[in-house]
Parts: sequence; structure tokens; C-alpha cells
Amino acid sequence: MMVDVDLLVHRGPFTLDVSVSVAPGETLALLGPNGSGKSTMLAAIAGLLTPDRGTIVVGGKVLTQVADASDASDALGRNSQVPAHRRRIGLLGQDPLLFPHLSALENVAFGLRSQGITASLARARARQWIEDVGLASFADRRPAELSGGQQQRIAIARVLATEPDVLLFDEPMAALDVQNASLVRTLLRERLADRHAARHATAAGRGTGRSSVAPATIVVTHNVVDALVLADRVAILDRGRIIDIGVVARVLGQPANLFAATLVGLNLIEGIVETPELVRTPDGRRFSSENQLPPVGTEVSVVFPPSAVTVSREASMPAPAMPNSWRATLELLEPGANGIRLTFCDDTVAAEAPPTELLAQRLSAGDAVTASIDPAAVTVYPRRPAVPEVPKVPEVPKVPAVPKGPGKDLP
Ligand SMILES: Nc1ncnc2c1ncn2[C@@H]1O[C@H](COP(=O)(O)OP(=O)(O)OP(=O)(O)O)[C@@H](O)[C@H]1O
Repeated sequence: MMVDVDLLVHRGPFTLDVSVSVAPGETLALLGPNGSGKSTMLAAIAGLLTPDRGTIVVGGKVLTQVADASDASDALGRNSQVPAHRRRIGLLGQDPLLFPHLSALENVAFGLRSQGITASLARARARQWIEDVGLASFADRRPAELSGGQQQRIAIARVLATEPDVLLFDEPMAALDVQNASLVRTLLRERLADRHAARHATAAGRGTGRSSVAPATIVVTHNVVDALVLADRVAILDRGRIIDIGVVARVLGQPANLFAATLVGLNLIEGIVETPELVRTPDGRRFSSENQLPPVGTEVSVVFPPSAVTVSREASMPAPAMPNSWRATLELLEPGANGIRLTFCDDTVAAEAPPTELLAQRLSAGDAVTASIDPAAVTVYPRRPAVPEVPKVPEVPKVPAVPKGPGKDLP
């Protein structure tokens, strides 16, 4: 079902101020650094905390409505907060939180039983869901007899079996090793790809038949891979505000600013198109790309992956008057995702190189080098502002309009 969220939450000095909608069957990945407010947002949607102001509407039904404390409507009793257990919201975090004394089957059946389904029907449906997560032969085991990845797959079966209107996943792969994380991610992708899950479930004879609308899903993650694999759209949260939101290819492939680029592991330099072939940055570097540049005079972002930056001892390279090439001083060498990560003095650019390459050149911190990039790896696009500050249209008429930003989803 459609979920519309408009929230203001204060937690000590921290403020979460977000507005976002997720469509039925859509998966939104929420990406942001530690402490940016991701879990706070999920907790408010799940009904685990009451916002200081805002509305949460699912499928047209108001789950949370809190007017500004200073507003008179408060006194009229218009505020409402449906308790967490009465929301049709499935929440799964890092920890599967299975009942240790129940078998995998009983754990999955438990949620169905609590919806008033008979014991035999609940067990039949639970068995079907356990098959769907590939653990049919583990149905009678208790959680302690399952691996961490298997427990998480059972937890996914448990949350999906109840056919919630909204699915909230808070870093569901974070506690798993790489192999199990990959298995669980693939499983989630398959299940989320079934956009008509409820209808499908009913047709297969295991649904409750209550809902024919697919759930809206929000996946909180630190991992860009999760967003790439699972999401239709990505929102980037920074210090309690959504600084960018849109389709995955745009938000991750064309980051709005250096913060967003760093989060997705890309270099970003801002510049201006100087000629039809060249971009000049404020520090005098010039970049070309194999793709056509925006018109001369356009303010642009120049983006390239660290692995595309080649570093060589200065003497062995041509003078860096050429585009995509500049002189630099190595500052730091540290382990990176794809080799050794190099950073340079007074520069935001990072490079990544195989250890063998660095060893062959005997490069170390403090060395003067020439950095260069293959134009094929350079993407140039008009600079995008972060989500603009626009006054919000209230979702629920009873709540007075309170202009604030950042606003609704960009296309
Ligand atoms: N129970 C709490 N009481 C007071 N402040 C809290 C509470 N929980 C979180 N905070 C604060 O709220 C802010 C946002 O925290 P939150 O857990 O939502 O961030 P997050 O993006 O989920 O971080 P992480 O990626 O580390 O899980 C932080 O400044 C945190 O210190």
C-alpha cells in the first residue's frame, strides 16, 4: 500500500525532518551515515516512537497524526497514534529475534496465529513460506540449530507471511558474513520483486485474502550493493534530512554533491564547461569525457571512480598540462574496497590501485606523483542541487500547513 510520511522528530540535539512517499510494490533504499536518522524514521513509521509533529498515512488510513504542539487543534484531540501492534507493518532488523523455544515453522506460524488464523491453516501457510525461503528441510529446527543466515531467512518468511501493508527492513544483512548476506539479499530481491505478493499468495492458497495491494518497502542500509540490488529508488539522508531522492541510477550514478558521491564510493569535482571538449575546475584542473558535454558555461559535476585514477611517479609521466591529469602529493595509503586506497594532500579525490602496482613503483606517502584518468571513466552532468527547499502540501487536511524542507520526491 501507499505510505506517505511527513515527520519532525527531536532527539536531544538531533532533528529528523523528512517527507517521503513510497508507492505500493515499490522499494525505497534509505542510505546515510551513522546517526543520520534512518532508524529513527523507521521507528516512527512502525509506531515505536511518536513524532513531535507529522503524519503517517498508509493506504489512506492515518496511523500517526501529531499537530504542532503550539497548534490549537491539539486541544481538540485531533492527534492520533495507532499503536505499533495494530499497524499492519512488518519490521525486520539485523537481529532475526526468533522465539528460541519455538521451531522455525512455529515461529513463522506465530505471526499468522496472532492475526486470528486457525492453527492448522497457519501451519500450512508457514510451511509454504519456509519452502519459499529455501528452508523446507529445516522447518522443525529451533533457532539455535540454524545458522545466522538461515535464522534471518526464517525471520523474512515470518514477516512476509503476515502480508503487511508496509515492510521496513533495518540493515537486514548487516550482521551476516559476505556469503550469507548475498544469499539473504538475493532472497529479498526475489520476494520483493513479486510486486503482487498478496495476490500471488491468495492464488497459491496461503494468503489471507485481505489485501490485493503489494506492500511499500523501505530498506535501511549502509551498503550501496543493497540499494543496487533491491531498490527502485534511493533516498540519501544526511543529519536528519533527505538531501537527494530519486531512481537508483540517477542518485547513485549521478550524485548531487560530494557527500552523496563519497557515500556511494565515487569522486566528484565541481566545475564549469569551458569548451565543447573541456571542463575546468576552480583549482585549474581540466577534464574531458568520452560522452558529449553539456553546453559551454554549464556548471557541472565531474564524477569518476577511484579505481579509474592511475598514479605514477611524476618523472615517468608527460607534463600534466593534458586534461584528466594533474600533479599531486600522496598523503595516505590504506586498505580500500578494491586494493589500496590513496588520498592526496589538499584534495578530495581518492584513487584505488592494486598493491602490486604500488609495490612495483615503490610509492609511499609524501611522494610527488601524477594522477590521471581515462576519459572513458569520466561522467559529466549538469550540477544538481540537493532536494530543493519547498513548502510542503499537507497530506491530511486537519494538520495545518507548515512550510519546511526538504520537500517531496523528485521525479
Ligand atoms: N533512544 C534515543 N534517545 C535519544 N537519542 C537517540 C536515541 N536513539 C537515537 N538517538 C539519536 O538520534 C540520532 C539518529 O539516530 P539513528 O539511530 O536514527 O541514526 P541511524 O542513521 O539509524 O544510525 P546508524 O546507521 O548508526 O544505525 C543520533 O544522533 C542518535 O544519537
